[in-house]
Amino acid sequence: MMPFPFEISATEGRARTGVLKTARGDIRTPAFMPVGTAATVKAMTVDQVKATGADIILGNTYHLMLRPGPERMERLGGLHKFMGWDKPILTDSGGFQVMSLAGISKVKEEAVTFSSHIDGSKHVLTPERSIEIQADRIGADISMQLDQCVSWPAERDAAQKAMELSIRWGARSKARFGEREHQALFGIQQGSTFEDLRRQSSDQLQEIGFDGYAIGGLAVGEGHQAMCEVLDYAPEMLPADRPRYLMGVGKPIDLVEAVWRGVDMFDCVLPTRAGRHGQAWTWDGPLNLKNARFAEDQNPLDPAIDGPSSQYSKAYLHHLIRADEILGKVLLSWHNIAFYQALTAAMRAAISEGRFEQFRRDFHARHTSN
Ligand SMILES: CCCSCc1cc(N)cc2c(=O)[nH]c(N)nc12
Repeated sequence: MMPFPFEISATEGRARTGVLKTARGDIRTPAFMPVGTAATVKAMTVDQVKATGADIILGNTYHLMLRPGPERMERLGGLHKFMGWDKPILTDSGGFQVMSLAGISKVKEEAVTFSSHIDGSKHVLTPERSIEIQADRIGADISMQLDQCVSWPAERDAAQKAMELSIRWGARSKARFGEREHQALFGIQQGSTFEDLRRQSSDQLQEIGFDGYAIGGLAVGEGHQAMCEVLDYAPEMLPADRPRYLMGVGKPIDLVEAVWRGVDMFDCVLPTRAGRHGQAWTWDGPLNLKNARFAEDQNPLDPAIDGPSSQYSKAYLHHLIRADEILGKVLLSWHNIAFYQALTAAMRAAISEGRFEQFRRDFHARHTSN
């Protein structure tokens, strides 16, 4: 019995819209999941995140296992209580962050060993420990299997070895997770840009059996075109009746093209990270508010985006970013998350009304016009 019913209410071509029903609330898909790396969506309160319409946020096992630590997190009641977020939380398993953030790290069959980027302390992460941290200490509603993601471009041999290791780790993750009524476990497809490896990965993940399936190994430097070429086949290798989550993606145009190809869930640090550095996403494309052209622009950022930033002028936001004021980081993070939620809401509506193909054409015409 799957713990989280996934009800697809409409399709248009390969695009789908629906609801993933979890114990802590419904997730409307296509969904964008703000990243709350270290128990916070940076520069935003949970009420501000909720106000954007986000149904779920992400947490990060790598960061939380280093600080405040899994056992302390459990003693404090778990991540939901700790940060005051009562809706669903998905956590990544930590392997990807070890390879991108940690100090010296080693990947062996049994485990990943690494030194903390914070204080150099030594750590061991096995598939079993990752599941224990995510599901039992943090209390994630959706946990991810431990996997190995190769960088791009990848030699076929390295991609195959990482995909095969990820399958074995997926089986160990599932064995440790077991069957749970109110929590879910997602598997992760690997295989880099090799179609046959992704097919093997998908088939073997389904033999193990997961509550949802992620497309890993993308947004690692391959660029939009190469990513779309993989998405021309990868999503439909995964079960149609379960959620498909594209990890680490992406720019607004990436989300539109991935939804067109059958993806349901997304996460990316871009809206908050770019916001902190002065980039604002709008229906007409990105604006770099550091640019002097905004110094006396009295117009709001994007009146169509509901949120506090639409009450301020571009000139004021330009000033705040140039002055490196905290309020600038807060307002632009909030604006960008609100934009991503408006984008996914618009895609849900377009698919429901059978006009997503036109929406996609209009978005391309308008969004890149800037
Ligand atoms: C909080 C961040 C979640 S997504 C991180 C991420 C991002 C990208 N781009 C790829 C992967 C991947 O292949 N595997 C895993 N576990 N995570 C990935």
